Amino acid sequence: MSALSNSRFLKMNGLGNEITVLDLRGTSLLVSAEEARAIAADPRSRFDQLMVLHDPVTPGTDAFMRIYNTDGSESGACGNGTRCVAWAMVADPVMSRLVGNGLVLETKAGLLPVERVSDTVFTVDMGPPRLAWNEIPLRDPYPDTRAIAVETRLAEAPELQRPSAVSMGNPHAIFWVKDAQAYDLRAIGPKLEHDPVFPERANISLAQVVDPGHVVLRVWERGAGLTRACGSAACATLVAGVRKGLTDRRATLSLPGGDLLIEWRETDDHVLMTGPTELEHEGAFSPALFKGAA
Ligand SMILES: N[C@H](CCC[C@H](N)C(=O)O)C(=O)O
Repeated sequence: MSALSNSRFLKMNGLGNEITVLDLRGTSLLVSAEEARAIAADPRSRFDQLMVLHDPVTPGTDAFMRIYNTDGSESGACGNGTRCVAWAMVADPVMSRLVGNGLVLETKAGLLPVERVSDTVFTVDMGPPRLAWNEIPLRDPYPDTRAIAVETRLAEAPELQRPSAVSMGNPHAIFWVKDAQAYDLRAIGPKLEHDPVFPERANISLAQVVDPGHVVLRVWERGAGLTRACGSAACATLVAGVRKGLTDRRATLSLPGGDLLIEWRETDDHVLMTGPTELEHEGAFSPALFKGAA
């Protein structure tokens, strides 16, 4: 039987990006890829990302987070999930241990200070973007990652060849398009995600600049597929837009699930993401869920 059987979880979302939060602080348990896939397969705990809280590692932080995709792979960043975790840590009667509205979360990619703006709205300091080819990572040593070249040739979209590449703690490729709705992202996303120029795969964005303060964005997520929103992709897109002279340093990113306000702060190079969270329900993992999962 899995040690996770009967563990309490929160089913949340950030702009429709489906997030399940599991608190393993005070234990030495780790979620395996098989267990993550089993949790994702149950409609009650279904997620785009599973956010797992562990005891803090770096002094001054409030928790360490491990982030799982539906396929069981792990990511270094999840903007929408980070807001959901922040809500849980300040507002959930069982998980909250904090007084005040600010906290610092940590992932394998770095520290994420979070501030509560209102009941359910949070601003996450997503840190500085990583723009060097080997930090993203890309297979080839590009001196300039504002426009790279993918190898995939799409019969249905031959123009999708020269994305911008950015890491926000996880790899993003941003294709600049006239009309983000004009593409079958479910069909082309998996091909671009696995393009050989991305050794760790990539989250794939279609970005349509409406004006310098507004971008329409659709995202195919690495390891999770088509989602209603992706916070780190919104941050990566704003950064790439500024670098290409297409957007202001502060802009609204409209995703299928709603809007995020993103700012790339000039003073310290950090990217700030502001958006909502929603609690859907809580539950406990049924032991039957983990049959066959290690
Ligand atoms: N939904 C998340 C990003 C998930 C990224 C994940 N699919 C990866 O493998 O990097 C967000 O709001 O930032």
